[in-house]
Amino acid sequence: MVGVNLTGRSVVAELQGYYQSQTNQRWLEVLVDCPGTQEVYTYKLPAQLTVQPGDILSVPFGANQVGAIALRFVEHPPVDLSPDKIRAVEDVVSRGFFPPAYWELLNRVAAYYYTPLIAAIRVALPPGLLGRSQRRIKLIGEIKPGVDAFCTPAAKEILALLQAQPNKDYSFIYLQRQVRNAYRGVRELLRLSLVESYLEPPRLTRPKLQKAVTLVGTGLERDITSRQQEILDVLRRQGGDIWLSELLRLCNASPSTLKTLEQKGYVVIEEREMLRQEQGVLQAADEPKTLTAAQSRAVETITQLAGCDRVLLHGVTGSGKTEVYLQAIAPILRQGKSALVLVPEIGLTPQLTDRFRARFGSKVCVYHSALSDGERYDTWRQMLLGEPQVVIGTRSAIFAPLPRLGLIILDEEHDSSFKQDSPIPTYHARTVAQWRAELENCPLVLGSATPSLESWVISREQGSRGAEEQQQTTTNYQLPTTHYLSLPERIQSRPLPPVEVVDMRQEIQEGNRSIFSRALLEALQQLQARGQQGILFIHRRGHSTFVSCRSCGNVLECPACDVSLSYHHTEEGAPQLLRCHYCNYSQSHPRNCPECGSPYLKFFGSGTQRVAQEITRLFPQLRFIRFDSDTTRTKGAHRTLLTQFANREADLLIGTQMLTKGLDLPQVTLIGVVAADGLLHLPDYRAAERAFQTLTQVAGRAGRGDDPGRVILQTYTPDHPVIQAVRQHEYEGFVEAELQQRVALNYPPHGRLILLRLSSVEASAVENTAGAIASYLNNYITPSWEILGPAPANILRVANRYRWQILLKIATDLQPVLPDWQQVRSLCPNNVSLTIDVDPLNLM
Ligand SMILES: Nc1ncnc2c1ncn2[C@@H]1O[C@H](COP(=O)(O)OP(=O)(O)OP(=O)(O)O)[C@@H](O)[C@H]1O
Ligand SMILES: [Zn+2]
Ligand SMILES: [Zn+2]
Repeated sequence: MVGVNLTGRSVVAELQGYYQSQTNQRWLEVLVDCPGTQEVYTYKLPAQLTVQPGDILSVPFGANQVGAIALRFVEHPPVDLSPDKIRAVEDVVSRGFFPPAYWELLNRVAAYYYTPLIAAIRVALPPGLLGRSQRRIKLIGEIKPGVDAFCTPAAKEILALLQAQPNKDYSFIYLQRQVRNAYRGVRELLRLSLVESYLEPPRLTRPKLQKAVTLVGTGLERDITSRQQEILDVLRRQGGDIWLSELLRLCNASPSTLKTLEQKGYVVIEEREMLRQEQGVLQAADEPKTLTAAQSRAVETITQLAGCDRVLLHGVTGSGKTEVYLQAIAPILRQGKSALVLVPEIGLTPQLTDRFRARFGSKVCVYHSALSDGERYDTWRQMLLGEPQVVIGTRSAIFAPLPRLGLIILDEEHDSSFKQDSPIPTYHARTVAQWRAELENCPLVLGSATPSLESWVISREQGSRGAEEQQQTTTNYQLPTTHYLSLPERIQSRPLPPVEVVDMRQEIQEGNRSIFSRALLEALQQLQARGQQGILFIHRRGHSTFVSCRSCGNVLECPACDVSLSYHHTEEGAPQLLRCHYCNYSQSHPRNCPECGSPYLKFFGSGTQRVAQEITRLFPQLRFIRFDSDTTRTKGAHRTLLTQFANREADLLIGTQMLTKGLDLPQVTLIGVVAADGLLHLPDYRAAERAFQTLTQVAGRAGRGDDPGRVILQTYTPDHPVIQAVRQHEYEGFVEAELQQRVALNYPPHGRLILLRLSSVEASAVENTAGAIASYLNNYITPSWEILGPAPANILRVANRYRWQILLKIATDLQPVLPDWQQVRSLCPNNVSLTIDVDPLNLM
């Protein structure tokens, strides 16, 4: 049974005493490294072996010998297995693969998010690290004739095979195919210390090797030609060490010339590992800026943080948060430690990575899921080396295996992409960051112009609570303190841009049926004349959000989902498509209504393509770039488009949410929000908070340079509290009002939620299961929690799967007793899948 408390730390009984010696427990659960197996297997531990959870082992599995990770000791073998059937661990391949704090972190993730530990390990390790590791067998030293005299035929055969092989090395799988009883044969040879057995890194992601040349001469070469001397001089000028291919290119020399120099002993040519890492664009070096008073205070506080204390850095848009991060990290690196910087989506913020590279050069490495497997694997290994470095990455980088972590920073901490909805574990990187900071005893900085309600509440509560009181409430455990730091002004006291709210109902009344208000039309007109740039923000990509028939009212829908199809049309002559934004189904746009045959189909709801078409029609001279997930599919597309815009190759950037984050372009003066309403009326208790954050971030892109900015926000509900708060740049008032509603309804951060998501291709199966689980849960109901549902999801069917959900609301002022998840899972038949989403952000 797992108890949960407000601070987000789980209290997990089983995990305690994990590292205490468990001498009399000789049963070990392990995770085997064998494709397709997910389950945990139990092995016996031979008396002579000492194993710790997290060690990498070799175990017999079927007819093979495979790699495995030790998970935990158990007191009893599984009831359905007779103890003498259980096989023994063979050996420890690598100890301390997961340092204790890191292992504890993975265990906490598994416990808190109710997932098998393997799922937590999978999200932490680069893809394929375990999945494809291969066991290999290698001869040790010279084999004297006759040593195998007393060996079995299998051992003799293996020995002969290995000796015949130039590298004296074969994969175990190959030997098994060639030799009967290979398993026994290898064991025999291992016992005689004639061979060694090792785990080879995954094949696909094997380190990339390249030939390097190193100078070993004394500078007093005699027996060489002038050409050879020339090459040595070039090599010396290069610092005496260079890739072979590079040297050949520089000197225009042939490999044989180099070979001769090697034979004469002037150079050494050897294979060396070349790390495949995302290189980024070379940045001109950059010096620390002179800080403003508020920035100095922030840097000072952060650098003096004790233990795992936290900071909420609340800085308005353009207040220079990045400079604070940079100057807080510099001393960490000087102390020989590393820093971890998490950002919502890396592709969207090439500028941020560039700033870090300009300051810290090659000490910066980037880690996120869009890297190739090879890049991820190499970056991961590079991190393990423990050199002081700065890792910038998206949510999964919270698991970056940095050995000496000195600081963790979450930039734009309010952003919902820090939460993983699927697959399991459904973790939030901010929650995991708090645990990691605690376990590594390093400070944590949460930065945002619009902090999440969660972070706001914690810093406010702690701010109003005296240190003395805090001491009392935490007798045996010191809660980390959260400091609230504010950067209330933009750099150089630039004003925040005024936000003009335009009532679109009024526009229609006065005869303007365009998607642009008169104010926005006028502002766009002036843009080019003044040599300034603007951004148009649209909530949706595509052209129109739905197409319906004017004769019969039929709305064209996705055949696999219960949603309308979006119309996509980029330009004259391009194919006209209908596309589902949920499952990506697409079809060509029909000429006639499929229901009644009428040719009068009408488009509703504007997306980026429609806005772009309108701009072309109204302002043919205005150059624009469309920036949404359709135009940025290819690797590097984000950077290319943003660079073009920064170089003023376009006047206007037309895009979705993607352009709200971290864009810092001084020449942008105009922001147009084409329709704010799409954001406001989503059926989710977080809709208002999210809309406020997005609109504030979008508005914050304007007026960051010398020219003042201007924001035009079009809406049909100008009196909506979110719109009013954005207009007045009023964070605190908005948040406090929002919090009162959350308290009234027991929604986070006041209460906690757990969402059970069920889905199946069979409508009745999922509905029945949801019903069964709900009645099971109802039997458990205690005052501390409440069940909402079962109810069909907002969109019942996506990609042909029917979806139902059950929401558990938990009052956090009590230590709730949660249901037995094992029991809940057992109520799910095979054709119904269940995801337990802890602290869900997306209820739709
Ligand atoms: N102390 C300083 N002196 C001069 N310029 C500064 C200073 N600090 C930051 N800047 C500049 O101010 C601009 C805004 O800073 P930055 O992008 O870090 O803001 P931010 O707080 O991250 O904003 P947002 O939340 O909107 O992304 C940048 O161009 C940055 O180089
Ligand atoms: Zn019709
Ligand atoms: Zn669909």
